[in-house]
Amino acid sequence: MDDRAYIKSHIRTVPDWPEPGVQFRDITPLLQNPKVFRVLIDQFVHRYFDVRPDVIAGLDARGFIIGSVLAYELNVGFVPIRKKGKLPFTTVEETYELEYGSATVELHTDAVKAGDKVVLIDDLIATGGTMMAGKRLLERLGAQVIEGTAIVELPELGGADKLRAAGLPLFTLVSFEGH
Ligand SMILES: O=P(O)(O)OC[C@H]1O[C@H](OP(=O)(O)OP(=O)(O)O)[C@H](O)[C@@H]1O
Ligand SMILES: Nc1ncnc2[nH]cnc12
Repeated sequence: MDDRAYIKSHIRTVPDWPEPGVQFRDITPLLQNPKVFRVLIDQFVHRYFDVRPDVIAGLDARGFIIGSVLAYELNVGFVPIRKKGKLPFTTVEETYELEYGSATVELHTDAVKAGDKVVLIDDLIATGGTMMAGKRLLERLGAQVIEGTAIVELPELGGADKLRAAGLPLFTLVSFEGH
């Protein structure tokens, strides 16, 4: 089995969660297994080692788990983009629609400097709303989002295409048909 198939085989699908019709792609079995977790992180490290981003920005909450490890391995800083109301310092914020509900995310105004090259990371791209909001926040502070990355993309929800059409290069490892 190649690395991507190995990673995919450790993502669990939970039907009708958190609401009927949603096929929830659960990465916890992947994180739980140290061997596959290492294979996963190595994929991102190999992708970004020579790119030398200035910052890794992770999306709340599952983007933090992989984003902080990636930043550590690349020896660059990690900045969290958090759900509204969690960051203590001055912030910029963006509101967006999700596959289930809507949300507002925030970023500290001193999280990046103008001109910083940022890789934006999350576990999964569904409608693309979360990653688009993250991109907008970083760009409002003058940073350049050089690539968005995630373990999973769900092509039928159109988010990955929407992000690419908005000019954001994407790197994902696994794709699932259906919602
Ligand atoms: O492409 P989108 O349609 O925006 O959906 C993807 C987002 O949805 C999930 O997070 P969720 O908001 O459920 O929060 P969590 O990480 O805190 O569980 C997932 O981890 C992504 O962040
Ligand atoms: N189907 C899905 N599985 C896991 N996380 C998600 N976030 C949005 N849609 C999702």
